[in-house]
Amino acid sequence: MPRHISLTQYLVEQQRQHGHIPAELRLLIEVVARACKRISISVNKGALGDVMGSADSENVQGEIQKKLDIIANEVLIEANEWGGHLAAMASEEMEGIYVVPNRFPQGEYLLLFDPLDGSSNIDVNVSIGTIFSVLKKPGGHEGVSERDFLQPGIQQEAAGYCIYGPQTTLVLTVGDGVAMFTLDREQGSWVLTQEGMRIPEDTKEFAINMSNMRHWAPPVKRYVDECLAGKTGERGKDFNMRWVASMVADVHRILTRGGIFMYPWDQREPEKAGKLRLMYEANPMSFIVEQAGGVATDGKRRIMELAPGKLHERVAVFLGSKNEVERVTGYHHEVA
Ligand SMILES: O=P(O)(O)OC[C@H]1O[C@](O)(COP(=O)(O)O)[C@@H](O)[C@@H]1O
Ligand SMILES: [Mg+2]
Ligand SMILES: [Mg+2]
Repeated sequence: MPRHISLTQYLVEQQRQHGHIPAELRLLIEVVARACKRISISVNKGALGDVMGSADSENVQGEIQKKLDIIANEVLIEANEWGGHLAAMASEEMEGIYVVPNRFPQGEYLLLFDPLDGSSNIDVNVSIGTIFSVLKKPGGHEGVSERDFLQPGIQQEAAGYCIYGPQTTLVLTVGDGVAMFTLDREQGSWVLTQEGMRIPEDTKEFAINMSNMRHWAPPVKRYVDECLAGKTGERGKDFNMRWVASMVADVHRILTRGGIFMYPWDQREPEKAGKLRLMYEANPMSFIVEQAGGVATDGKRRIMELAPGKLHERVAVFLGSKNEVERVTGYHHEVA
């Protein structure tokens, strides 16, 4: 039976028991959670709230922005510049970093986010989410620059995501396991509904966009071919497939019942390492997955150890159930 305590109570408890959550970090997480609550309200309003459809703008990656991409980005910036105890923020929707103006309370943390993940699912009423990652500004100098953000994922102080689905759920790690909170709309509070989440080491379910199959590299093709061969093939068991096309929803399923999620490099844009973004998609999700006993690699290396070269860097992603991620990673090493 989960202990139905609030997010604040949970964080205070963690702070007391383990002493590794400074009060500023706790407040920052609470502000992000509050912003997610506001985004959730906009998501739920749908067509009644003028939040559907595209805006007339493109983001730094050249993608058409949806109205909700912009709304979610603004909500996160506004909430966190006031109460986040931050030095700066970075977002999928902004080319450069956003330095918190000095009329607001200043702090030592850096916040990165994908304000709205799964934008293609907004207008079709399928689960979408917000992903975030917290780093500490390296000491020793005044001011803050983009270079301060370029830290490997192992340096993350906290990471989480919020999924706006049939329930609104916040999943969080501060480096001591993974906890899940469900939004109680009547009370307006986040209630702990699961702690110590664990991803089963084995799985019979994979997630990949199969329409890209002809563009994949041989190790990915080999792995998926073996899954498809089922009982009669090498693996000797039948696999199921799921692909929501919102990373948050696919990762949430894997956290709940196991599975492997793959967004590999492919030949369509060979100069790009992958489609997903290292700093605000892959790193936070890898932190959560590892804290739940899973594994996350780019096909060869642990994602959290990659040294980022730029803010909007892309990366190939294989994450989820340990034995499956290790298998497909092994296939990449065999051809190297
Ligand atoms: O349409 P595709 O290529 O399968 O893309 C799905 C992937 O793209 C993403 O939607 C990218 O996220 P954004 O909506 O934040 O751009 C991932 O969530 C998801 O895994
Ligand atoms: Mg995304
Ligand atoms: Mg996004």
